[in-house]
Amino acid sequence: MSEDPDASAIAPSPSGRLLCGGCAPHDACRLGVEIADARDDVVRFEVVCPRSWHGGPGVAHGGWTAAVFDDVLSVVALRVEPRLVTKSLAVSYLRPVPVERPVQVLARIDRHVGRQWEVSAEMTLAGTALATGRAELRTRHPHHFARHEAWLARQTLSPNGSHAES
Ligand SMILES: CCCCCCCCCCCCCCCC(=O)SCCNC(=O)CCNC(=O)[C@H](O)C(C)(C)COP(=O)(O)OP(=O)(O)OC[C@H]1O[C@@H](n2cnc3c(N)ncnc32)[C@H](O)[C@@H]1OP(=O)(O)O
Repeated sequence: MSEDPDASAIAPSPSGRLLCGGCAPHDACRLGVEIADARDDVVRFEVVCPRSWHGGPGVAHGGWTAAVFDDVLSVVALRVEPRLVTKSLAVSYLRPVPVERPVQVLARIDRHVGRQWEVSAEMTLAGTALATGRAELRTRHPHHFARHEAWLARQTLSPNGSHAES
């Protein structure tokens, strides 16, 4: 790879959105997440689950809900620290989330010490909680991606398709 992978950081897209690497070329969040309001350690999001992410009839797949929490919980800290990874993510599914219906998500930084961040969020519809999420984030080490690439390069693919350290 010619570019330094560790130089990568989330920067606003041409339309001013914060987007992950997969969504940046589309200049739109494919999960349906939009920032509505941001102040201090709290960010409010408007989120609409696209029908393509439905699990049961008319309701969101749980993986969509988890991915939304991964995004919003990162965004709330990314405003302070642009180089983060998720260490753990816990989601409580309280009620089904309807597709194609705006829901609100409020995310906040609960604790930040050194490289360690604790963040939480609640997804609501008309004031009723649908799901909650909680994550531990880490500020990336300076060579996080380079270290990963070096580790991956040491893995060899055997004829049966399994990996082994070389
Ligand atoms: C319009 C509005 C739209 C809004 C909406 C858009 C949102 C637009 C923003 C999107 C934002 C998305 C944001 C998603 C954010 C994620 O989802 S990031 C992807 C998921 N997370 C990961 O891949 C992290 C994988 N895990 C790790 O790298 C490591 O476990 C952690 C988390 C760095 C460990 O951190 P730690 O607990 O502080 O421990 P640490 O001492 O650093 O490392 C422990 C051990 O882990 C291993 N390790 C750590 N780092 C590495 C590494 N880089 N390589 C290999 N091994 C490693 C080592 O074995 C290390 O032990 P040592 O060899 O150093 O002794």
